[in-house]
Amino acid sequence: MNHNRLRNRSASYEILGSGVILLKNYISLKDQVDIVNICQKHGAGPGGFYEPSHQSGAKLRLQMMCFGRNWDPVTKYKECYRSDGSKAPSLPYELISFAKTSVQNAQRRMKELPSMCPDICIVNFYSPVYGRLGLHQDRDESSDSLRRGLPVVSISIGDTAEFLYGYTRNKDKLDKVLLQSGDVLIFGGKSRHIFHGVTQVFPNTTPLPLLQQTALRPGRLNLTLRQF
Ligand SMILES: O=C(O)CCC(=O)C(=O)O
Ligand SMILES: [Fe+2]
Repeated sequence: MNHNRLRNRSASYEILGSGVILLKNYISLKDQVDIVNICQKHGAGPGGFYEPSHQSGAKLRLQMMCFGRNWDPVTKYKECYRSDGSKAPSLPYELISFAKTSVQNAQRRMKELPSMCPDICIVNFYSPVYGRLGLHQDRDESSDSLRRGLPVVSISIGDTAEFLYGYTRNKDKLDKVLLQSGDVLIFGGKSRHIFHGVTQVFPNTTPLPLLQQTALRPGRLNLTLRQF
């Protein structure tokens, strides 16, 4: 992957709040293909995609896998092994370098964003229409990482999602933004604890060249890289 600057000619950025920046159309097609292939390679093996459940037993409406360190909705980061005995595969260096560079590029537009070196990544796959993720905060990383506001780098690939975010749990007061294939959303600093969720995944919105060059199933792939 070669991603040293905002290289896509049609790339742009949008500041959504202090510490929240959306890099639109940031990921080249080649890098999107590479990321899909990385997820597929590891996703089919031990520690690969599965359907996590809440404490209540209800399934989340997505498939998930982790790199670097296991996270699940019940044990958070506490259990190193999943209930099937598997461990998270190590975080591929391409993803580490991609996330670090994305933050560096974002810092040119947003000085208050802290740097970070990711060591964990949660990968979600959402089916179109059915897939979603309830409103939550990402607050299971180390207290040091959270206190310093080290950013979460969120990569979107495949179908477009409606993403809800803001500083309150009150859904009526939240903002909405569409996350499309190739977008990178970064939230850190003062906004590391924003509430966020995925309300909808729109079917048949994956760019055609991505479908032609990968075996991506219909749906949306999201990777969130974090520093534990
Ligand atoms: O799919 C997304 O855009 C968000 C994922 C997310 O918030 C998470 O995995 O914590
Ligand atoms: Fe999250």
